[in-house]
Amino acid sequence: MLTDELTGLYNRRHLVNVAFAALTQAKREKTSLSILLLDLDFFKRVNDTYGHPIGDEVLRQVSERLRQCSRPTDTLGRIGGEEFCLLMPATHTHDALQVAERLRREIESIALKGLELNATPTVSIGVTTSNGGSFTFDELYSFADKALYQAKELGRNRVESVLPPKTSNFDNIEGAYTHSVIH
Ligand SMILES: Nc1nc2c(ncn2[C@@H]2O[C@H](COP(=O)(O)OP(=O)(O)OP(=O)(O)O)[C@@H](O)[C@H]2O)c(=O)[nH]1
Repeated sequence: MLTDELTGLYNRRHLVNVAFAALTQAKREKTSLSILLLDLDFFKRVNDTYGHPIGDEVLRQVSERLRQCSRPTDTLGRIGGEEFCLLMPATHTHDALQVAERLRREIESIALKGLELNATPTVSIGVTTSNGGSFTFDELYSFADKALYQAKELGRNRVESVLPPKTSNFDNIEGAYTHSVIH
């Protein structure tokens, strides 16, 4: 089973497999691989206010929108309840940040079909990039997750990035380079 039942996106297990293959290729070809972690903001409120079935429908429509906006060469998965991951092979941070910002805008302006919510959903996004594939997926995930945490802390509905240090001696995430997108 490669896909998530609710949304039809790839599931976590498949996404991790694709990430391993993409990192191996990035290392061999000395290219960049960017990762976006996307998490819906205040999603608990949607469930609490409208009920779980409506929450499910929001997840379906947001997933479909993200899928429509992703390139065929990228891999989009639902990796947790309201968390998504986009793997972008051969993509530098600059371009990944632009994609993240575009996705953020798409979701904040989404017209949900058949649903009348008092606010449109928004998404916070964490971005990271492996240059030359020198980090494992778990290490990269932790950088993207740190960036996502910053995006939440700084007010949500925004994009943040945390880049790995230049060395492949990964031992301290605090040494990472952080970046904010101002909008
Ligand atoms: N409807 C629905 N809700 C889900 C699903 N998976 C997780 N959730 C809900 O997603 C919500 C996540 O809540 P939190 O982790 O508190 O995060 P949040 O409310 O989005 O707040 P922030 O992430 O901090 O902005 C919980 O209410 C979960 O029950 C699902 O498959 N369907």
